[in-house]
Amino acid sequence: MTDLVTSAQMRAIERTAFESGVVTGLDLMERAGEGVVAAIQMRWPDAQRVTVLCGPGNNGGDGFVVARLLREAGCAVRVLAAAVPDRMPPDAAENARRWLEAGVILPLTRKTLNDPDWGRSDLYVDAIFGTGLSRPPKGDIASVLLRLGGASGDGEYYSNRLVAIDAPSGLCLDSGRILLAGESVPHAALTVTFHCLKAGHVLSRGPEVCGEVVVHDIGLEPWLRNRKGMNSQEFAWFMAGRTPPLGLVSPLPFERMNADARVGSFMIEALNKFGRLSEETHKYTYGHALVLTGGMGRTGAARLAARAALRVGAGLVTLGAPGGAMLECAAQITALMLRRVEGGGDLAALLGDPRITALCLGPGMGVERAAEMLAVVREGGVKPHPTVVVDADGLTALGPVAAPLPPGWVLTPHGGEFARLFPDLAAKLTAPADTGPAYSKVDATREAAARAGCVVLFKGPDTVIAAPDGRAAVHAATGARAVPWLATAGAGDVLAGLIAGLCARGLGGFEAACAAAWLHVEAARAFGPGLIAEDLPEALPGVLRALG
Ligand SMILES: NC(=O)C1=CN([C@@H]2O[C@H](COP(=O)(O)OP(=O)(O)OC[C@H]3O[C@@H](n4cnc5c(N)ncnc54)[C@H](O)[C@@H]3O)[C@@H](O)[C@H]2O)[C@@H](O)CC1
Ligand SMILES: Nc1ncnc2c1ncn2[C@@H]1O[C@H](COP(=O)(O)OP(=O)(O)O)[C@@H](O)[C@H]1O
Ligand SMILES: [K+]
Repeated sequence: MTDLVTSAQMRAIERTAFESGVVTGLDLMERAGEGVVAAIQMRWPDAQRVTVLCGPGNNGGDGFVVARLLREAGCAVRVLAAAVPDRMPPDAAENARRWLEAGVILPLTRKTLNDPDWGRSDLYVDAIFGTGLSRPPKGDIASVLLRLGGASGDGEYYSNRLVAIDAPSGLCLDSGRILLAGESVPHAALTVTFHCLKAGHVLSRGPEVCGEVVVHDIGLEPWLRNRKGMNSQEFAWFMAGRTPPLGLVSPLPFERMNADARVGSFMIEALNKFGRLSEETHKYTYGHALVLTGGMGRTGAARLAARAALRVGAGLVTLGAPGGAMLECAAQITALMLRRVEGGGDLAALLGDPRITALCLGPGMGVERAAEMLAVVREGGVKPHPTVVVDADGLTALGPVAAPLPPGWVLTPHGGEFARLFPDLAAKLTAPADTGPAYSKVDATREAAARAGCVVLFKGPDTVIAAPDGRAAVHAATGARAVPWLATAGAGDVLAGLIAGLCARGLGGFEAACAAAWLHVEAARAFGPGLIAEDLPEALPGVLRALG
């Protein structure tokens, strides 16, 4: 996993760096501006005319650095600013003054943006708001932002040449939600952020409005590691006291695993488990997953989940089917085992076998059957408890969660299921965002996990995984990893099976859910468009082989 910080955590890192005397705010702002200019020059080497839009805070300060450096590089640069230097924070004010030594500042209004005497620019740099956005922009600034977003029908024109510093203004960097009324919000071609990604870059609308995201190193990492002996997440955690770490499930978790990263250690564990397939082991070493099916004609979802559990390396996978569906299952499966699970008593008896280490409950089961089986694992006092992955009909049977569920459960809701399980949290997530930082999918998933006392994986292109102790991770299937073809019937059943399979092998629920989210998307990427859910388990061996 790689680090993902909130705006407050980023501020805490910067503040501590300043206070320790290792760097000044002006140094950091200069480095930030240099990073933006380098990224611009690499992508638009021929840009001649540039408009820089500066807000009232330090994001605006970065804009003044960019304006000065581009002017020094020979560009014709025009600066529109929301505040006079005296009303800006000290570092931003200093950079505004440096700009004024050989330039002018025009008011940041739609009229000056569209001034026919200047005409069009090759590039527009959005330095209006970054991590400090605290409320929806109003007045002139809102009007400019809506124009950049295409309120006059020219959204594509701007989005092809808009470079955002830290974020397109209006994007809440904690939630990925838009704090700007109206549909026309700025969409950048390129966003340059500093030190590490912020949660808002990968959540909700962040990926859509940021375009390509470049993380520019402003020199804080060596200081954090050498002086503090921590990575950003650990440091932010340490500073904030109670805020547990947030990780981004890395696109290359095994290659980029980081021995010091507490949140990354599960990937090492997972690798070891895959690597330890040796002659001395036998099938029970890798656990036994039980997947419950629905009745006749409704066993496909569970069979998909079971195949995924087997492919991801569970030693044994058994389908538990009612008598009427046994023949259907038997005709379709080979490597899977089959047991009759007619009612709750059959399940209780099966779970008496301590070698069953994971149970997948929900896909295709029907709500009534799922409710009966849930009652067995919920109240039956089954010992030792297998990890229970509850999906689909299992989640519907669960209904609103008001009190903690037994430990060791993993809930895997999509948006609709999440709203049924946690209606108040879903309402907060969909209510208009009128202050920053806005309530985020990470906040909602963390609250859900704390309330349910178990791991919650909240699906979507931005999948969020949270544990009851507050650990959370985002898995982003966006940007270069976008797999819109994964939104296909049955894909969720495969994900539930992957989690059950990894849990059967001994991974903890949080680690299994993170790893499964990654493997699921890698399998979809490996297969490509045209994918149907059946293809996912079959694409897994290639993905696992590539991990070494
Ligand atoms: N010295 C530093 O702390 C560094 C800061 N950096 C830049 O500084 C940015 C953060 O700076 P700030 O904390 O000053 O925050 P911003 O520059 O993002 O904006 C905050 C300012 O805008 C005002 N504001 C917020 N929402 C508003 C709204 N809707 N309408 C009108 N005004 C609004 C706030 O009151 C505040 O004055 C980062 O995004 C990054 O670009 C980088 O230069 C790295 C170094
Ligand atoms: N646009 C998307 N990009 C990437 N993954 C997606 C996208 N839409 C859905 N998914 C993933 O596809 C799966 C769909 O699961 P679910 O909604 O339960 O569907 P089903 O019940 O049909 O299997 C989830 O893992 C979800 O995260
Ligand atoms: K910005």
